[in-house]
Amino acid sequence: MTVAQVIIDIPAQQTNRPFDYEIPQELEDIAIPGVRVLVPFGCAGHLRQGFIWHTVDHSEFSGKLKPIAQILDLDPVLNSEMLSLADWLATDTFSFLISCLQTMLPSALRANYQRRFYLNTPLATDDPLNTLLDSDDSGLIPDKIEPSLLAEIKRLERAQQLRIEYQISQRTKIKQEKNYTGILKSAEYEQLRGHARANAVQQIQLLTFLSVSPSFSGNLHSWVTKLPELSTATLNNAVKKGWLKSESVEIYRQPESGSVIAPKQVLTDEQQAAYDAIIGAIQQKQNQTFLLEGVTGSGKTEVYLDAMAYALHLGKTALMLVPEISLTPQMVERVQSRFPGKVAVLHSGLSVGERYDEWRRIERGEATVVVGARSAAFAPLTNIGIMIMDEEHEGSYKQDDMPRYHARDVIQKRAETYHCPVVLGSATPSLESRARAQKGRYQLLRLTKRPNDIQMPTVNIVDMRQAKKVSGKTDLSLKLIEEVKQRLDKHEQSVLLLNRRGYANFVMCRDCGNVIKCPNCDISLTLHRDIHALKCHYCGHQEPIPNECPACHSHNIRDYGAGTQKVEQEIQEIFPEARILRMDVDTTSHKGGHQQIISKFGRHEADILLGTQMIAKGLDFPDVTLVGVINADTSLSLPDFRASERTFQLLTQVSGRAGRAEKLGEVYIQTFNPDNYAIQLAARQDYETFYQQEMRLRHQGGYPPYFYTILISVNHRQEDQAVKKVYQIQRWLQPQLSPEAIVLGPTPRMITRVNNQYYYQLIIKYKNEPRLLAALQTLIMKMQGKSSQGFQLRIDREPLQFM
Ligand SMILES: Nc1ncnc2c1ncn2[C@@H]1O[C@H](COP(=O)(O)OP(=O)(O)OP(=O)(O)O)[C@@H](O)[C@H]1O
Ligand SMILES: [Zn+2]
Ligand SMILES: [Zn+2]
Repeated sequence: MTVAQVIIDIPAQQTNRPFDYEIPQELEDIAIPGVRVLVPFGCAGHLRQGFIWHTVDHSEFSGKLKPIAQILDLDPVLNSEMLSLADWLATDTFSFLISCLQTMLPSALRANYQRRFYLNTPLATDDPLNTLLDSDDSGLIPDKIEPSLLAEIKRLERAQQLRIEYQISQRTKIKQEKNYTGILKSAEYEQLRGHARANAVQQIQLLTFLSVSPSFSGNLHSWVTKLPELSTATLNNAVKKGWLKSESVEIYRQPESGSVIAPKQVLTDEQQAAYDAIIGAIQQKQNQTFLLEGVTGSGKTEVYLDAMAYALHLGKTALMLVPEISLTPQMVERVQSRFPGKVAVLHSGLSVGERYDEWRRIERGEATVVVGARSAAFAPLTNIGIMIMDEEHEGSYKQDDMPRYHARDVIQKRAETYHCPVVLGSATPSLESRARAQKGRYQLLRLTKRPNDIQMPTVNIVDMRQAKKVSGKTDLSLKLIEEVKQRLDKHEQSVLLLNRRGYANFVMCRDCGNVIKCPNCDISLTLHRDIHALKCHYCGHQEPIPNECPACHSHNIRDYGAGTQKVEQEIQEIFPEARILRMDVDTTSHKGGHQQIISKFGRHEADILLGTQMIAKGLDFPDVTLVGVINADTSLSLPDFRASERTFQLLTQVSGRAGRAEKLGEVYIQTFNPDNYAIQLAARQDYETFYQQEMRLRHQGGYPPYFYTILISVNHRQEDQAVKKVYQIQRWLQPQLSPEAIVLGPTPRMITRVNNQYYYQLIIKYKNEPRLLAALQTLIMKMQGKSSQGFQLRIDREPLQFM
């Protein structure tokens, strides 16, 4: 007897292990690892979905095994690489195996769907599958199907006599179109043309064309490019007359693509050196990670494209991750025009069906280049030659929900399997990555200039403590407004950033710029309106909201922040004639909203683009000569040790949008903290100095990358229960750690109550704790077994958010 070990589709601790099922004999060929099945589960014996994890010869289970009820896939949806990746991911991120397996699949495969088979060659008359045919060449595979019929389908599939498709729903049915092909000889077409009626103009045109290109083949569109007046009726008529044959072929729901062709550039010396290093690793099959640190506009993308082309040239595939927000049509077109027909794009703007089509094109090897956001790290590519992560410092590469993976870790893990290089690129690398490059774990490649002698923009700091403001407008300095006016006069474009990160979460003095900080930590206190207090989220310190500034005694002390809509109105009042586009969560919430705004701005249909941090990336428009940052300080005062790093990154990225072509770019940064090092160094676009300085502070404060961090959070409906539990965890965990490990907290989470659940947390900072991971696994078992009592535990390794 063969036994399938199945992971059941219930994300819970009790079911987080394989369960044994008997494989019926006829299905031995089909029931293999990576295939989804339905199995009876629990005392009621209800059918549940699951994945076959392993197959073994006999079971340790003493009772009688239940058989697998149904097989859902005729081919595994996850191959052995993906299965072991899931295994690693589950351990690495403290997640349920089933959550990892599900994460790797397009959501279409989680939805309701039907399976159909499509015949490539007609069935033999006595084939049992004839009973399933419901059209000339296809049939539905019922959920409850005789194992013998299933085995027959599989046999014919192996012999390539049929193929199997999943149909997600009515809407995402496989799209078919007709292909028309000439089948007669040139002379025969010529003869037919001689006999055609003189007024059958289209027929005559068709036959004339066929007598020259008798075996032409293509869909309606390709025929029409040859014969512009040709109609479907004429083509179908020609089929009836036996001049052409037609067949139905599947078309993929290709996301829209444009036609701008980006010419391949001649690389600069710096680009060439980076390219040579990377392709050397591809060729030598080295599993090396490169950090490509290149100033904004230095041509990093150009290096990626060339390196991918090299991998393809060796017959391998390539993966490129970009942040969701940078996945603009501009970006996608740039890749598609380099690799026509080979690119699959995976992003959240696709419909379930589109995403599934792209996934299948990759799986079948039809798309050999994949561009996508975070979850594209799981693209079912094989034979990977290179994996790239652009803007590697971006927080969106880390998933917030289980599995809490970082896409960087995933591609590095996959690169081990494929012995291929990973390229992490950024103008402002995360400190973690830059530090690894310093230690030699990554190889550092640098691009210090823009190509073609294009200058970096000049950056000016506007000291808002002294600046003259536009009357009645607290957030706009006269200087910035003057600059915008000049651009309007010259018919150039301006980008204005309203930094909303940490909006209204902290308290600042409007006269001296002082931000209220924790006495014990180098971190600003967070405003909690509900309890009228300021709190530190690292050590738990709490104090009342002050009436006056402790530094200058001014009463002009308030929480800080301004809405995009308000600023838009203000600017519109100042420049009634200006065309303003606003980009924030409100204007981009509908599908494609973000891209519409960007394209509109790109066509110069607006003079000013005002937006939140989402405007900081990916824009590459020649008419943008001014970038204004309305409030640089908001992100600086976040209660997070990465506040300076995020501010530096944001200011550098947004500054990099200016003057990318011939016209020189200028940047104005409005700030209440003009002497702050992150702002100063961002103004000089000096990443290296920022890195050195920030590393010193991290060292002093004992923060990453000098320490690893783990966030443990518990929540419960009753606040006192959550508090009790978090202290209990702390008491239990502390003795298992070495004296070098630091446990911060317990503290309440910034938004302590969500959905009537109270959240409390601990942060562990450590360097080398051999027992920690095992202890946390034990903790999970203890907390999520039968005795969970309404508690939920969350363990987040290397969290990007501590709030
Ligand atoms: N070697 C080159 N010669 C001429 N132009 C180039 C070269 N490399 C890149 N460019 C052009 O310079 C501009 C910036 O390049 P690219 O977008 O690749 O930079 P980047 O470093 O990825 O930018 P960012 O990180 O700021 O988005 C593009 O318009 C690109 O076509
Ligand atoms: Zn003050
Ligand atoms: Zn503190």
